Amino acid sequence: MNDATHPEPAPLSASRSTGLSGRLRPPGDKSVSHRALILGLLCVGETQIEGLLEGDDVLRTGAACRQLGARVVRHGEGLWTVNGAGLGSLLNPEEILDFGNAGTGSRLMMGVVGGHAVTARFDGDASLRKRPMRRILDPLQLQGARVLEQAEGGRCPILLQGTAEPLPIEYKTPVASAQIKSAVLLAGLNSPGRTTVIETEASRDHTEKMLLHFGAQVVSEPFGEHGRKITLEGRPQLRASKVCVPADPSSAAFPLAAALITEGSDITIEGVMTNPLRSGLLTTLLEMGAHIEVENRRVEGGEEVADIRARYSADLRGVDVPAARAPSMIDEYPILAVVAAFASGETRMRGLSELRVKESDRLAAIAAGLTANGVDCAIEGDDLFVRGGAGDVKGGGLVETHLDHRIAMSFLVMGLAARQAVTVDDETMIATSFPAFRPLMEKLGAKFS
Ligand SMILES: O=C(O)C1=C[C@@H](OP(=O)(O)O)[C@@H](O)[C@H](O)C1
Ligand SMILES: C=C(OP(=O)(O)O)C(=O)O
Repeated sequence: MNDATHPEPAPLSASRSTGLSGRLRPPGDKSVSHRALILGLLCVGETQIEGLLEGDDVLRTGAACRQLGARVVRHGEGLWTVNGAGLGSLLNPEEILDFGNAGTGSRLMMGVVGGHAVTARFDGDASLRKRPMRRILDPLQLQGARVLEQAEGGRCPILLQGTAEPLPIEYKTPVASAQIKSAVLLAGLNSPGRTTVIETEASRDHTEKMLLHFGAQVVSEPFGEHGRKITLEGRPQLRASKVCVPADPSSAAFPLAAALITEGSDITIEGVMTNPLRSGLLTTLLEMGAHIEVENRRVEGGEEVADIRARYSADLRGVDVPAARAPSMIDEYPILAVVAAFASGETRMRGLSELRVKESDRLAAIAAGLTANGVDCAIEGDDLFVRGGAGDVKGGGLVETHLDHRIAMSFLVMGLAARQAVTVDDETMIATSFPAFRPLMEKLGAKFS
């Protein structure tokens, strides 16, 4: 895929709104959705998925599963079945596996391909082609896969030849990354031995949970102060299972933040996953003095979920966000920076080097967007400092989104509470993770044009 296959960029503006109200359920979690399809591919029999995120990133993982031999069928909104090819029995894909904008889908599937006797070409859009893949290819090569072709610096397009007999390895991830951990574990699934991944900072654990759910043997132990050691027994008898996908906390973050900064708001977001490894934003917002209540905590589909009530919070204050919290709120820094712009005092967000290698260089994109809207901010090393306007943000800026859905949604949320409308240069990428963002926000009372 290249830029020519993207829809024409479509600018969108958000203008000052008041009193957001109502209830909404955000779409299914993106991380869980990718993994449900992939585990479905790897077992024999029918996996049923309820609440699948039908965003472009996930649909591309579904398409790749088909190319590798699964029957993937949509039965209704969010209702899908996967009849898998089975572990060790994947087909050679006839076409390029085009992952569009999706880092997670492409990297996890590299793990799957790396551990099977198939050869696949991975590619994506201009954003995906910039993202570092060496971090995935390095461990896969240790497991026995071969990189036949790659663009400069280990980037897509990549031609990857997997191995029928992945070597059992112990691998320490160089950065806290669930994508690296998951790729190694998924390749290790087809190994005759045991695969161990050590991470010194715990990253989201959806792969481990999903593997357990499908019948694999996975043990996760604490490692050091914040880390984990995960051990997987290879070649398990996977059984097709039912997966209920909880609402995505990374998507919930946008209406949540909008309610906090928009005068007179009171909304409830239903069924949001509250997995502690995804909850750094909630912790931070509560420290900032946000009026948030976490209600009706329960377990759904093996994940903790809750309803989150968020009300306008006139008295938000800046906080110091430690680097150790980064893995649990990694995708939420753009929207946190927007909330910080409305707080009083300075918010310091530390240890954000990984933000530079997301769909865009998010550190630079956030700073540029804040500056374009009159917000005082600075990048120092890997830290971002935002000096808030105590409820008053000028707005009026045009924000460059660089093919990044989270930059687009974050600055549209800013526009709902800034003095002047905020415009993003392209809203089309929002469809990768939250296709119904605009109508759901409009139902709450948000003004877009
Ligand atoms: O495993 C996953 O589902 C994800 C892991 C994170 O990336 P890293 O593994 O690069 O930290 C996150 O940013 C991404 O949106 C989803
Ligand atoms: C980083 C993200 O996704 P991915 O890595 O899957 O492209 C994201 O959704 O914010």
